Amino acid sequence: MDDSRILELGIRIGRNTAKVNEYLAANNLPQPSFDLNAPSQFPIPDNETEIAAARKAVLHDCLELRALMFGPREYLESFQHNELVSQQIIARFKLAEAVPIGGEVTFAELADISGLHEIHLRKLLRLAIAQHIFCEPRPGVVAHSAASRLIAENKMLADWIRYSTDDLWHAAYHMGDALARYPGSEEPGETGFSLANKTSKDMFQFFAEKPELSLRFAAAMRFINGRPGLEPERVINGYHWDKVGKGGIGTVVDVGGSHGKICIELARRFPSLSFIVQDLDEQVVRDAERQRPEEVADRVRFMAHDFFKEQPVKGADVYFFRAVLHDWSDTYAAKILQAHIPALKLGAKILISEPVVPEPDKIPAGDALRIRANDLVMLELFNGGDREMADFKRLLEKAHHGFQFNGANQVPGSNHWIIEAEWMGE
Ligand SMILES: C[S@@+](CC[C@H](N)C(=O)[O-])C[C@H]1O[C@@H](n2cnc3c(N)ncnc32)[C@H](O)[C@@H]1O
Repeated sequence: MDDSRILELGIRIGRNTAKVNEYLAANNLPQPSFDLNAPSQFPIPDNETEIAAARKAVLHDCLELRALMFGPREYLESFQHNELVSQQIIARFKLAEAVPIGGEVTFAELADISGLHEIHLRKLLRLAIAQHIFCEPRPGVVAHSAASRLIAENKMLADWIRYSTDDLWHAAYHMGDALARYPGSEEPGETGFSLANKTSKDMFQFFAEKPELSLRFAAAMRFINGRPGLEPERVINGYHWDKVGKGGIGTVVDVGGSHGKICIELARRFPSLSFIVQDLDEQVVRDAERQRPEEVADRVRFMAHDFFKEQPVKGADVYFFRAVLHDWSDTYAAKILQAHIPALKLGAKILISEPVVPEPDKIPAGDALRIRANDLVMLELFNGGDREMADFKRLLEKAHHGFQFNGANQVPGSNHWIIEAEWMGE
């Protein structure tokens, strides 16, 4: 009995759940729920690290306990290939927007609005309801849960779901074919994504010709930048931006910066820094420019630029790459860095902000699933992937011996790191 893992997990889950519960009660915070008006995010502030750790432990331990309670055979059978299909249909047929917040519709009415056959709609929504997305207060009647309400009210989240259940899902499905057809390929046009879309272009080039898809991707990126751990605030606190440039005056180029959210927040905080946000797609760049707050308009500029071509902004203090290099295999990531060399002054900094994969024996057990699954996204899409720290050092050396690795810090509360390299000259 003493060495029972399931008992150990059960006791720990109970203890940590009690900790979280006491915190909620002591702070008059609502109980977790999927009811219509429940908070959309678990209400633990950043500085409550102990409570946040207790919550994380519950989530991890529940997964392990569940797997052990299944046993190997039922565990394998418990994976459902249909798990995402309800979200795909909800996003594609805009079902969340079609249900009034706080009101009700019948399956028949929703079928009329969406153009789906009533019987199909009912099957799909009942799967969603079993996943806490929508509820069925009386048989045949649909209403919002907190989760479906979020999809209705947060367009960026809806765009993320559409991207994830459409583009990512198709790319993942075709990855096996791509690996068989192009073994060991580093080419961004020889992937699950390219086979799924019958193209030899990389995803971004492909999207650039389809404005609806590229704007949707940019919205999905905006959404990701609001996820816990990835908010602009983390990057601001994760680097000594006050030391950028001379006498506090400096220029930062956000390469592949899309929406420019990080630079907008940095500009608010550091009035003597100027920013240039670059991205491939003219549409995305202009859309981001339109959404730029007026108060930073003179210090945050947007520019269309292909980062495989020579960097046109010469002599900046920092070239910032956030969630960019992990998209690309070493061959292409090195090309991106090399395209910057003609623009670099001595001492210019290359900042890379993205996940660093811990060495296999250092990955916390509860994080392995997320880390490994995220890594595969870039393989499915571009033949890229997340790197370990040694891989970053190798990449910098491969790009040019003039890039000196200065060190790296994990951004507090985030899986992103900020890696600093410095240009030491040819
Ligand atoms: C994963 S997103 C990251 C966006 C942003 N840095 C962030 O953290 O949210 C990668 C970005 O690289 C841009 N990109 C891809 N290929 C590019 C190219 N050849 N030149 C410039 N930008 C490119 C994409 O449009 C996209 O905005």
